[in-house]
Amino acid sequence: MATQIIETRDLVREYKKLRAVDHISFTVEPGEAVGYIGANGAGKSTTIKMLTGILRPTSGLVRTCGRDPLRERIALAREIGVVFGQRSQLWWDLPLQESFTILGAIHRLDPAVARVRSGELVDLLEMGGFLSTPVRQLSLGQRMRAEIAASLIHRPRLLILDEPTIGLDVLSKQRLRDFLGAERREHGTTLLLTTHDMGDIERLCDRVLVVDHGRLAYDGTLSGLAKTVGAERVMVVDLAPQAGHEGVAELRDIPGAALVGVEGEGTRQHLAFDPQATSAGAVLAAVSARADVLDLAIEEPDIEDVVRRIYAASR
Ligand SMILES: Nc1ncnc2c1ncn2[C@@H]1O[C@H](COP(=O)(O)OP(=O)(O)OP(=O)(O)O)[C@@H](O)[C@H]1O
Repeated sequence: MATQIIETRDLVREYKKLRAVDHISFTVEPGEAVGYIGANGAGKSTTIKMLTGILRPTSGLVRTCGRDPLRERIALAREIGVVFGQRSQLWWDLPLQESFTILGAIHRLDPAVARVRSGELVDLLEMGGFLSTPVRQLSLGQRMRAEIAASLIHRPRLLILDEPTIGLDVLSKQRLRDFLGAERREHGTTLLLTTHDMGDIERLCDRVLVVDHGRLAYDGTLSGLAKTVGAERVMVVDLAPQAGHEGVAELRDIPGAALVGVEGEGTRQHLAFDPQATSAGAVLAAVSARADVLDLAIEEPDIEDVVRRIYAASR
């Protein structure tokens, strides 16, 4: 239907003998925020390139904003914004502000309208301090904000982001996620993003698509995904050596937790547990009864691991 922002049906792309995208079918409705995830080489970039008209599908159907991305690439460019972490859309040697002005002209925006919009983005993304800095001198975090602003100048209906928070510090990540969430709420912008960071998905997306070896392995909510694979957390505990011993005995029989790693004669141990079945508090209590806990950290499920499990389950 024309109201869908993205539609793919039996989409296939082959590179010589390799089928990088293998009969992928999904739709995205206006205003949705969708995480498109999968291990390295799963086929994410290839899909995005077909959605944006950079690559020709081998077979199948793809529609973005109701358009054929290859045939209507220019018209489509006015309706979508795309941020590829590795590739810049800014003019490297010019002060940042000039990139915004040029992009406004490329999108044939009225100069006054473009000025208002770029001013708004400069405020929201706190870019005032480096507008006159040449792009190549910007820090990674500054440049990522600038790339996102550049992709939103023309108020696209769909924003496609490839690894938007990669390499950013915690605070920059949080700011960017807040901004993208607000952009979606206030303007109804549809988001499609690839990421290896579970936090991006948790904070931004209400739906996740998992691709593995070119096939769609899961389409649903993040909590559903974690349930499907029983995603584990890992508690890492640092323990005081026991009196009269070099180290600490291995914690092999903690209820609801499995010992998955031991370092330094047992002074650091890794315990995996399913948060649906056991609480972190219960695991800690059982560990504390056995040893003196000096420090602890809880590791979130690793997206690559979740994806590997999904694939194993789908075979
Ligand atoms: N131009 C190309 N020629 C040949 N093979 C390619 C080409 N581009 C990608 N591939 C292969 O297609 C498969 C899918 O690649 P793709 O870049 O879509 O994966 P991805 O999920 O985006 O991975 P990453 O997270 O590493 O970016 C991989 O096996 C890759 O090696």
